[in-house]
Amino acid sequence: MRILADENIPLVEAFFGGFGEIRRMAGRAIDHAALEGCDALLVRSVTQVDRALLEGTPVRFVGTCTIGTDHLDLGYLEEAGIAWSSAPGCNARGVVDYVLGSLLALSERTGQALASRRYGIVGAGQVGGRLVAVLQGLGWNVRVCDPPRQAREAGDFVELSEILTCCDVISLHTPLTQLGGHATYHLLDEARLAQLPPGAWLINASRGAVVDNAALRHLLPQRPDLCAVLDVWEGEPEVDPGLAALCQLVTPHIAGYSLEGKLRGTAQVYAAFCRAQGLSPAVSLDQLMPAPALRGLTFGGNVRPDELFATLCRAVYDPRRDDADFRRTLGGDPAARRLGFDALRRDYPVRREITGLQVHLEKADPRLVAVVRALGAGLG
Ligand SMILES: NC(=O)C1=CN([C@@H]2O[C@H](COP(=O)(O)OP(=O)(O)OC[C@H]3O[C@@H](n4cnc5c(N)ncnc54)[C@H](O)[C@@H]3O)[C@@H](O)[C@H]2O)C=CC1
Ligand SMILES: O=C(O)C(=O)[C@H](O)COP(=O)(O)O
Repeated sequence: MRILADENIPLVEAFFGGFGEIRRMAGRAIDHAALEGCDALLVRSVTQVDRALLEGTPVRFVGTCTIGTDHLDLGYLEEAGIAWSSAPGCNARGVVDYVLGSLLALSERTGQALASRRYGIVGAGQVGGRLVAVLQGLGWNVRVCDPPRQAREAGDFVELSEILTCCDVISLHTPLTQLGGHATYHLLDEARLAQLPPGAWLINASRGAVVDNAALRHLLPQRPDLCAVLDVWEGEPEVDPGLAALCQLVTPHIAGYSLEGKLRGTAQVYAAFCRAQGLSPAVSLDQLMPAPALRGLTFGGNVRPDELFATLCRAVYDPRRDDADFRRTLGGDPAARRLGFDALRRDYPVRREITGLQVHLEKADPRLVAVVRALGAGLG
């Protein structure tokens, strides 16, 4: 068997090596010719997988080691009888950690206390659902908008218009969809962006085109009260440097880039590949996941809950580092910017998840215990 894999998918050799020959390529360079003689294709979000890529090739399995599937033409894959898999939820926690780190940075810059803000989460699946659980666990005011879920299940959901008019922090966690009653392409268009309340913070770590980037660029100079955090961009790796300059935090689509998230992505696609082959998985992620460098933190009884929250979040991740690295790439010409975007993602430093931390509290103050539990860290 021959497998072609994006060069940025970790542990492909460890998981798939037993199946045959593995060839690696840059994801954006994978084309029809590269798939000659290939039985399986493993991609990330940068490879468009459609009829033009696959028709006439021997590929029978496509795995994307990502949550998002907007780069896959699922209709074509089904029609062609090609088995496929994504990696649902694999890096959801990484995105949550990214949002928490962004909130901390904005809180410091604006002087707004996080506990007094009203949060609106748009899309409450693997990412948004985990984020809602953390924010509610912290006792913060959270509203949730998820019309597809609202149509299927009972729950406390609100309309997008309520989020846009009543929340101080709006965080987007929908897939990018073009069709249907709940399509998210330009979900935040010019008219909806104009509804954002004074001093609102807008975070987009879903897909770039969920927000109309041109409309946001037009709006921000007129609304200096707004704070925008963008991890994803319409047309990436092309990024509008003018829009980036108007945002508080900008990053090159790395919100979900925790080490755990990436390795889980490979492991989940491996499990799906084994199912498609009718085989039992022989390799386990537990054997391959490295121990984190930082495992535990001890806090005295005099730590404040907000201090504990900030210290735990920042112990694993501070998006201001990624923001600074990214801004340094935005001064060049478009070709240099595209290379910079991809280089930052390819060479991304190891980042671990908050849930891997063990916290020791010298005094089991219930307010402190609640923070640790909300963040999902271990208490020891
Ligand atoms: N920036 C990054 O690094 C990452 C970005 N993502 C993006 O985040 C998206 C969400 O990820 P998950 O939560 O894991 O997906 P999910 O499929 O578990 O949840 C998405 C939720 O959005 C809801 N939704 C769909 N249309 C909606 C609409 N019009 N309004 C409000 N809610 C709507 C769905 O009902 C669902 O509950 C992914 O599709 C992907 O594009 C995911 C991982 C990393
Ligand atoms: O999982 C997703 O969906 C994502 O957006 C990924 O975190 C993005 O990673 P790449 O596939 O773009 O490396």
